[in-house]
Amino acid sequence: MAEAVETKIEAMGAGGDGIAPGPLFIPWTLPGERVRATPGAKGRARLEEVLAPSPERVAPPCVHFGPCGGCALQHWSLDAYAEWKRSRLVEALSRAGFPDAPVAPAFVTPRNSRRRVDWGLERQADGSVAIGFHERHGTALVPMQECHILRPELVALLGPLAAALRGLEGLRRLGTAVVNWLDTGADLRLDTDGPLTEGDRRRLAAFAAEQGIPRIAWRNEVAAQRGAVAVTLAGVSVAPPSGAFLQATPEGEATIIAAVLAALPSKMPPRARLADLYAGIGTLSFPLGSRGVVDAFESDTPAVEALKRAAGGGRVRAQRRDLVRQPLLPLELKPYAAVVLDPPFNGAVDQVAQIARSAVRRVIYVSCNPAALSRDGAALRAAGFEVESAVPVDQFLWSPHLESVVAFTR
Ligand SMILES: C[S@@+](CC[C@H](N)C(=O)[O-])C[C@H]1O[C@@H](n2cnc3c(N)ncnc32)[C@H](O)[C@@H]1O
Repeated sequence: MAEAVETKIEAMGAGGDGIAPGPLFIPWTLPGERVRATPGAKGRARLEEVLAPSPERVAPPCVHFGPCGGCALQHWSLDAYAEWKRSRLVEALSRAGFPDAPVAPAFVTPRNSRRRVDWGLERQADGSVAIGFHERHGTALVPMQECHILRPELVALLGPLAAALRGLEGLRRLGTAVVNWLDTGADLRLDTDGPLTEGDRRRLAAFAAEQGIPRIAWRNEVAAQRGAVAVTLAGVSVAPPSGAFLQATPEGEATIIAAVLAALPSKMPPRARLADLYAGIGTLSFPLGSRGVVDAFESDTPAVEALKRAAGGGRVRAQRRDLVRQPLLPLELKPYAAVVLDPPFNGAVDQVAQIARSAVRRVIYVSCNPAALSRDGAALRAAGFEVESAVPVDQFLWSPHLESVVAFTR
């Protein structure tokens, strides 16, 4: 093990660790701080002591801050943190060739607003089940007792869920629990390292009844169902598949929708055609339906089916399509007044290549990864697009993640 060194943090890294010369990545530090740290593997260092704290340092509110991988930046004042999030979008667009892009202030999601959680489950030596997030740069589970980012209803579920899982034979050692908080309450999807027994199904049904949970799924099967599930998207009630992608917070979702709608052409005939690519269950398709006729494309069959059922033959039409294998081609893109795309983490390299070759003049890109946005933005830049507006959306409070809505026009 190397000796501890004294060093100065020069910048905040994209992963939420302070960067000292070397480079050394040191967690729980802030730009400008003098610290003592012990260098380890892969350029990471263990923080030993903050010698000269930044004036922007604040007391983290959560007892788990540090070991828990859910948050990296609770120790930073919210204003400085929000400015750093904004600067990440400025840098991403600058790398794409737009150094002067008009980037709005970051929207920061409030505490206790996250409605979707993906917990790890781990059976302990005494048979109890620990529930929590994994540590930041490792695999160990940090059992959760409190959480300042999740909705209180999700935190309140921890104790009862742990008690119910204790008797679950299908959970031998490890599993996961994804919970979406819907209009109808918790929607729980379990995955475990063993199969469910008949007794497990009875236990889950009893837990659903006791907690008023309408549906519990195990992998892709419904394990217990007591009633309908529903979430309202732009006034439309959708019955999502279990574990469906939802924007992480209602406030973040509202900000993304407002930015997408604001980026549409100001004058559009009411039957203008709009494309919503990577549509999920229609979070953006239904709001877009108020401005035009929407073709929604998505590869996940249960999500497409849910979207189709909710759309009911109105102004939103959904199609299953894998946009990596089969991106929309220039001829197919031709009718659209605007193309909205909200791809997964890796971005949309193949689809953007087709957009670049098409006659499309307006692209509204919703991104959850500044690096992918940078790469895809550079392809749009090469095809003559400029950035008309850019809104950073911090849906994952105190994490290094950043979402954004960027309008490209040519
Ligand atoms: C970031 S989510 C956005 C969903 C939706 N726009 C929303 O706001 O809720 C990305 C979506 O892309 C879908 N997806 C992933 N790979 C895809 C592919 N190759 N082709 C089409 N859709 C894909 C996922 O299933 C997911 O629904």
